[in-house]
Amino acid sequence: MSALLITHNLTYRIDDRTLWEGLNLTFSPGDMVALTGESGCGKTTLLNVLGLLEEPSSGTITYDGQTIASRKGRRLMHRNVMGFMFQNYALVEQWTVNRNLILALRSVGIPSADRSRLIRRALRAVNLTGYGNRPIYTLSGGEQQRVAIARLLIRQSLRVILADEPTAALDADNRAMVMRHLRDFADSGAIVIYTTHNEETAALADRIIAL
Ligand SMILES: Nc1ncnc2c1ncn2[C@@H]1O[C@H](COP(=O)(O)OP(=O)(O)OP(=O)(O)O)[C@@H](O)[C@H]1O
Repeated sequence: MSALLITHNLTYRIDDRTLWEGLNLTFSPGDMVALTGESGCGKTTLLNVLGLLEEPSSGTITYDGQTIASRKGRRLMHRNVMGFMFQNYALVEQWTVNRNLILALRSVGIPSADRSRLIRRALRAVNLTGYGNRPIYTLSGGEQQRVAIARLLIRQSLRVILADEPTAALDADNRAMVMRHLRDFADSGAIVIYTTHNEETAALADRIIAL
């Protein structure tokens, strides 16, 4: 499969420190790729740059042959193409699980008639049936991580999934479940890129990029 997401000579510097330089990476539909390296080497920063959330110091990124330079272009990519799983989950703590998921569905224009069905299905898929009315702050870290996966599952158009330490707070069973969902995304043709410190989790990727 030909490459869809490509980095061209990507470099990132903070003050006088170079985190990474001259990265020429290619990602094709169906790729599942792990980013590894010691703490502070710039894995999260690379994920943010690939996700068009941060600008590199130099170099460019193309998606489907296009450089996404405008704010509108980035907004469309974030709305239709890219899904994130951040280390802090980026959930609204005071809101219920359902309300957090409704927000995600509304932001991508899913009609309200379809929302409850999609939410029920996604919560079932991450073993959180019955959690819909619980405020996020009452959930454990691992449960919140699974809500973050459910939020990706309900957005079916995603072509690029960027996940920062997606299994960090999970026990072995839930780690396997989350990685299975990420593999399903890749099997359905998405590019999945995730950071990890865990060697077993890294070994589940098709390719490891060691920074
Ligand atoms: N806005 C910023 N200002 C200053 N330093 C920053 C900024 N963002 C990141 N850094 C530094 O850049 C380095 C890389 O951070 P990053 O979070 O990408 O590393 P990481 O490899 O993901 O680390 P970890 O494995 O610990 O999560 C760190 O030393 C961090 O302190």
